[in-house]
Order: sequence, then C-alpha cells, then structure tokens
Amino acid sequence: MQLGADHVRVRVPATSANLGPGFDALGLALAIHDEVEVRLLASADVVVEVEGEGAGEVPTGAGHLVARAVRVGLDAVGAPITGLHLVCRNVIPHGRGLGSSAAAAVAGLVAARGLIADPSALDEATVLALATELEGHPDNAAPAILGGATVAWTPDARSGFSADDDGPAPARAVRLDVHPDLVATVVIPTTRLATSHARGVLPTHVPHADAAANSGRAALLVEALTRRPDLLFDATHDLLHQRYRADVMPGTWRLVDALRRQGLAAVVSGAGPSALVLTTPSAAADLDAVLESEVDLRRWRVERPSIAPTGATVERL
Ligand SMILES: Nc1ncnc2c1ncn2[C@@H]1O[C@H](COP(=O)(O)OP(=O)(O)OP(=O)(O)O)[C@@H](O)[C@H]1O
Ligand SMILES: N[C@@H](CCO)C(=O)O
Repeated sequence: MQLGADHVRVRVPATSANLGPGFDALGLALAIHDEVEVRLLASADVVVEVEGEGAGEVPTGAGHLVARAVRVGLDAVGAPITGLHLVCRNVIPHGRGLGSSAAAAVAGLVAARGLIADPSALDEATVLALATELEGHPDNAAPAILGGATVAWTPDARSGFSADDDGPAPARAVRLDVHPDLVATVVIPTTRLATSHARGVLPTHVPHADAAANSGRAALLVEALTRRPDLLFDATHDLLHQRYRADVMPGTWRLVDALRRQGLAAVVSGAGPSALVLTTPSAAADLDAVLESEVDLRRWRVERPSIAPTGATVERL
C-alpha cells in the first residue's frame, strides 16, 4: 500500500464503557474530544508534542500510544513505516474511566487511514480489530470509532478463536442510535486509577444468579438507551464488576450508591474512578440537587457533555 498524504488531523471522542451491566461490551461516545495532528518525517525519528492532559507524563517518542497505533495501522496494510511528528491536543482526562487509552489507539489508527492511498483498507471493522488488540477489550474503542452507543463483542471470546480456528477472532460492534432525551453527566475525581489495577481486583468466577441477572439488565439497557429512558435505573443495575471494585475506588462507590438511592441511574464509568449518570432532561434538575449535596467540588468536577453522534474523524491537511 502506498502512502497518499503526509499530514492529517484526527478528532476522537471520549467514551464511557460498561454503562453498568454491559461489562466489556457496552459503550457510549461523549463529546469531549482529543485532537491529533500527524505529519510524516523524512527521517526515522518519532517526535511527539503533547498539550493538555498527559503533557509531561506520557512518552514523547516511539513509545507514545498514538505513535504506536499509527505504526500498527500502517503495518497492517503494508504501508511504509516512516518517521512521525505528532502534535496531541488532549482534553480527555487520563486514568479516569473515560476511554483515554482507547481514544489514543483509535486516533493513531484513524490517522493511518488518512495517510494511506486507499483509506478503505483501514475501514471501521479493521480499526476496531486493531484497536481491540492494543486495548485488550473493545468496549471503549467501538464508540470511539462509531459514535453513539455501541454493543461490542468478540466471537467466541473464551477460546479467542473463531469457529473455523483460523486465528483470533476480531472484535465486532454494532452502533445504536441513542434516544434524543438521554443526558449524560460525568463526575470526574482528581484521583486516577489505572484500568489494569481495576481489572486486577475482579474475581475469576461469579455466582450464576448474578450473571443471569446481569444478562437481563444488559439486554434491557439496549431498550432503555434507544427507546425507553424511563427504564434506565433498572437497566443500569450491575452485579459483575462495580461492587468488586469498591475498595479501589471507595469515593466513587459511595457516590454511585448515594445517587442510586435517589433513584438515579448512576454507574462507574468504564474501570472508574469517574461516575456516569444517565438521565432525561427533567431528571437532570433532580440530579443537580443531589450532586450539590453529595459532591465535594474540591475533589470532583461535574461535566455534562452531549452524546457524540459520530466517532473518530480524519482530514488531510
Ligand atoms: N492521549 C494519550 N496519549 C498517550 N498515552 C495515553 C493517552 N491517553 C491515555 N494514554 C495512556 O493510557 C493510560 C490510561 O489508560 P487507562 O486504560 O488506565 O485509563 P483510561 O483509558 O483513561 O480509562 P478507561 O479505560 O477505564 O476508560 C495513561 O496513563 C497513558 O499511559
Ligand atoms: N470494560 C473495561 C473498561 C475499561 O477500559 C473495564 O471495566 O475494565
């Protein structure tokens, strides 16, 4: 594959995964965007400038996640691997359960799409498969690519192989049109929690009754997100991951519990420690009153981004 451009700009949304019972499967795109410019260099150097979130913390060379993902994308289609100059303007907070790492992986892969002569070689399905390999699970990558809400899955994920055993099965996803009344409120703490840590505290087995109840709620959540926001409270009840993570995010656990006691559809956003509350516009006023009494604004901030209808976009410059 030849290269077709040498300078592109990508925008990619934040995402909230799980949405309660949809562990590693459901996700929602939020209109908080990172922007990355990628320019090809004649030399083999990788130079990364970072503004905003992660500045002074993330690597500024070939180990930078966006740079790695650009190269994974180019490599996947047999395009020449060149030096890169990246300018990252980051707004999505890191390590808060708002999909920053998936956004970085998707941004790099979608930048690669913009750089190659035939962008269709890195279509949405291919980008999802590659991003899932980088991330380990598809639930943030899917809405970062498709926008709206998504249901992602990996065929025969337990074995890691597809039915004909021809290698690991790529992740797949479908996009849902979110009900226009859905309002997403994120409550973001100043503290961070690495996803790897939050995954490390999960049990290897759960009671069958919990798994059964969770399946029903996850199915109901698809209906609640798309057609019946009045069902959001029941539909966001989770038994698979949140309570097992309470000890590594006690403040989040308390906040989610307090909000749910008021009948609000609060969940841990992704692997935490942010909380996500899904309401309709009329209930958002009730939520504000509860947040006023429950949230210490020295340690948390509240944002109400719109649902991002589209996922990552790339333009040639
Ligand atoms: N824009 C970025 N550029 C480079 N590295 C990033 C970027 N965003 C995230 N990372 C890397 O990923 C880490 C955060 O990933 P992690 O999976 O722990 O949290 P998250 O993606 O923000 O949350 P979650 O997966 O629960 O939604 C950062 O500490 C950083 O190393
Ligand atoms: N499903 C993932 C989302 C975080 O990337 C988890 O909860 O660990």
